[in-house]
Order: sequence, then structure tokens, then C-alpha cells
Amino acid sequence: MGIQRRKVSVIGAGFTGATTALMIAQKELADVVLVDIPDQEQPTQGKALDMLEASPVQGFDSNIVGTSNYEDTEGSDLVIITAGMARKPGMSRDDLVATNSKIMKSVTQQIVKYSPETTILVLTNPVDAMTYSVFKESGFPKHRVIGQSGVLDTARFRTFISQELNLSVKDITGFVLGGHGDDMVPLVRYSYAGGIPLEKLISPERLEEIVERTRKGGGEIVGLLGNGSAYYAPAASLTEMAEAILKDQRRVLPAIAYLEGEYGYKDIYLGVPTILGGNGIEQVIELDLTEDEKAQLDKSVESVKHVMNVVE
Ligand SMILES: NC(=O)C1=CN([C@@H]2O[C@H](COP(=O)(O)OP(=O)(O)OC[C@H]3O[C@@H](n4cnc5c(N)ncnc54)[C@H](O)[C@@H]3O)[C@@H](O)[C@H]2O)C=CC1
Ligand SMILES: O=C([O-])CC(=O)C(=O)O
Repeated sequence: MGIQRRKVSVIGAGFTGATTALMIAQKELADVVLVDIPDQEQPTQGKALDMLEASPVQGFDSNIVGTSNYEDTEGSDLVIITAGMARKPGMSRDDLVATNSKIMKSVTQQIVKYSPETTILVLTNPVDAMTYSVFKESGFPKHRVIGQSGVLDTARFRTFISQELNLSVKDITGFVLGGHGDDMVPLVRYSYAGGIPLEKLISPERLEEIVERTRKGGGEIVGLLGNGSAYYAPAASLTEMAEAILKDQRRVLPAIAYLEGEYGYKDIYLGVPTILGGNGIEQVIELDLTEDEKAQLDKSVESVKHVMNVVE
């Protein structure tokens, strides 16, 4: 018998889903099943075949199929949910809650039916509330339902810091806490360039401008694209999290995790530093926060709760 290959299903074959499928295949992390609604079956098959035909050129051996049939997702090691509406200029992520929470319910039922042991990674916005909704609908343990926000928000912060200092992005580290909205909390105090605290390299005024740009980073791209939202950096972020889980890397990465008292919050999904590994969220890391940081986080939590209440 051959070696059992890993299988990742990506639900939603739009901009983020298709890009994520390609990135996962290019890194040979797993075979990929790309799923969309029956109306979109043929374009989804077309995207998958087009990606597969890149494999001889790029030299990757992952298989990619497109489908609208959840039977094809059976036994997935990881399922990534990108299904649903994206915002357009003038909308907030929270405006998507009514439409996307319905989609989360139906998609989650299908995932659970065919892959009861899988781990679910959620991208769909408003992502903190959508991750909570998938958690409730799936009945899965908390460590197997995870949301993506912090890797992307931190990547934006790292990009802007690298541009500011003219230093490699590789040497810039940071942490963004809280909900994936305009009041997220980039933790400057825990951010470094080559081990040097950013506060020693950049003035407080300039740092505050970069923090503000990070908070509005999603909206900046929405404004530029005109008819959708970001997908390259979101897909790269999902791929990094998928790799950590599939390879049991125990990476220290921010993720949207279910909190039961950590940071003083209960029964909420929120962006926090975690250890990501083969079991999904292996641990939530609790950092000491100053009074000001805690106040900012409280504000972000209020925004997330407001949207979660619509879902419940
Ligand atoms: N958490 C984060 O950091 C980010 C979240 N997002 C969110 O991800 C979501 C997807 O964004 P895009 O891919 O750009 O949108 P898109 O519109 O390009 O793709 C969405 C896809 O979902 C499909 N879909 C709708 N209902 C479905 C169902 N019931 N089952 C399967 N597929 C279904 C649509 O047919 C479409 O192909 C949006 O909600 C967006 O706001 C996007 C970027 C970053
Ligand atoms: O801004 C949006 O709507 C999509 C998103 O979450 C991001 O790019 O951060």
C-alpha cells in the first residue's frame, strides 16, 4: 500500500479559497479538494484543473480537484472555510454577519458529516463571530475550531515596519491581539526588529501611525481593489497556519481561539497568541498587558461580542 497522503478541503473557491488551494499544493502540504456551491461547480472544476496543470511546470505532486459534492471531502485532515460574501467599499466586515452566518451553518453540517475528526480553520468574515458559530454548530472540541486573523494582521504590521526601517521582513516580529476589526490591538511592546524593541527604533508618533494603518489594513485593500477584499496575504496566512497544523510544528502564531478565562474573557472566540500544532490550538499563551493595552483589548472584545450576539 502507498503512503497515505494528507487531505485538505477548502470550502469556497473564490479569491481567497482558490489562492489558498494553490499555495497549499505548491508547498505539497496535502492533496486539495476545492468546494463551492452547485451553481459554481464547473468554474470550480476549471480552477482546480488549471492549478493542477501548473504542477508539472512548478514541480509539485499534490492533487487538486474541484467539486460541489461534500462526499469528495470525506476524511479531510483539515478543512478551511472561505465560503461567503466579501465586503465592498463602504461596508464593514460586520455587515456580512447575516448572510455569512447562514452559510457557516450549512457548510459546517456537511464538514462534520464527512470529516468528524477534522480540524476546521475559518477565514469567513466577520471572522471572530463566524469561528464561534462554526464551533457551536460543529460540536467539536475548542482546539479543533480555529480562526485566522492575527497572522494576516501581524503580516501587515511587519510589512509596514520593514518599509519604515528598510530592513528585511524576516527580521521583524510582532503580535496583534483582539478581534479582526478596526479596534484590533497591535502590541508594539512585544514587537522587534532583529531582537531590538521597535520602541527603540521608531518614534512613538510614527509607531502610532503604523499601528493605525495596520488596524485599517483590510479596508485599505478593499478601497484599492474596488470590488472585493484582500486575498494573497490572507491565503498566505491560512497556508502558514495549515502547515503548522499538518506538520505538527508547534509554531507560536496568533489565532482566533476559544477563551475560557484567559485574558479575563469567557465564552468568546478572540485573536490571541497560541501554539499551533497537530492538535490544532495546543495552548493559548497569556501575555502580561499594561492597563492601557487591557483597556484597548476590552474595547475590541465589546465589538466582537456585539456581532456574536447577532449570531447566537
Ligand atoms: N479573516 C480574514 O482575515 C479574512 C477574511 N476574508 C473573508 O473571507 C471570505 C471570502 O472572501 P473571498 O474569497 O475574497 O470572496 P469571494 O466572493 O471571492 O469567494 C467566496 C466564495 O464562496 C462561495 N460560497 C458562497 N456560499 C457558499 C456555500 N454555501 N458553500 C460553498 N461555497 C460558497 C461563493 O460562490 C464564492 O465562490 C469573505 O467573507 C471575506 O470577508 C477575506 C480575507 C481575510
Ligand atoms: O477587509 C476585509 O474585508 C477582508 C479582511 O478581513 C482583511 O483583508 O483583513
